Amino acid sequence: MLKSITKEILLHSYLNFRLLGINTATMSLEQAKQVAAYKAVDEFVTNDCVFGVGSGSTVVYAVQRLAERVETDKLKVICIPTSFQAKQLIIKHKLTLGELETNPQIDVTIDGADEVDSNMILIKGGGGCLLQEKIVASCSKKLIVIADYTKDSVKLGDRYKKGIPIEVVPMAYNPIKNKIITLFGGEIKLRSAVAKAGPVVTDNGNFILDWLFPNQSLDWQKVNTTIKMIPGVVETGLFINMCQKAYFGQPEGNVIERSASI
Ligand SMILES: O=C[C@H](O)[C@H](O)[C@H](O)COP(=O)(O)O
Repeated sequence: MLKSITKEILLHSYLNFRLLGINTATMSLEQAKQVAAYKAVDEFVTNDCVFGVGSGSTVVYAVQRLAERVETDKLKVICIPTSFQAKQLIIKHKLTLGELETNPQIDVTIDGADEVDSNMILIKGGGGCLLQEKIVASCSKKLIVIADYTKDSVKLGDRYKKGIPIEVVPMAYNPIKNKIITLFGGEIKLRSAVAKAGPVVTDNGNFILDWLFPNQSLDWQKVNTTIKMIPGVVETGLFINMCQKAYFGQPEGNVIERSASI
């Protein structure tokens, strides 16, 4: 019985891939991102909606799918970006660009994540875009995460080993670093740029600290509030009680869904 259900799921996934033009023989991480992104867009984007566009490599597929749907289904969608990258994607695909000033309420935001734990707590900001992402998510009726299977964790830190990104005002990075270590322990790295000497500078002109937290059983709500109270901290990459649903693309091509119990 179980065998035939599994077989049916695989066949269904295979047929979906063929329809999406995905080669099932070479399912890669990128394709796992793509199936999750396409599914989320197909389920959540409707005509006349205000849509929050997340940041990162998985979101590229969501915008691709959105552009296809806008074209074929003649959908009217206003897109609110969460970063410079997201804005460029919206422009590239000739979608309608909006802003929070004129569209303060967003129907649904689809965004990536660096890790999602079993309580739907997210680590975000691996690409340095956490501040605008959190603002846009906070203005959204729904935040939907799209990710490949490597982001699906039980506890934060199970799979994402780079720590929790924290966006800080540049002049305060060193005292903030010391304060977090005194409060909670662990190790903190000022994120360095790759094609530039010195630190990463965010879309908002700030620095990013990556906090390698000392244990996985911390009270994340408390940690988030405490860190946010340190002067000079702009935002943390901990997204708590914000995400309603996550889609994880699998190596076999199916998509596993997880919903929040809130
Ligand atoms: O700062 C970047 C964002 O939080 C991304 O959404 C997150 O890093 C996931 O990105 P990707 O889809 O590239 O793994």
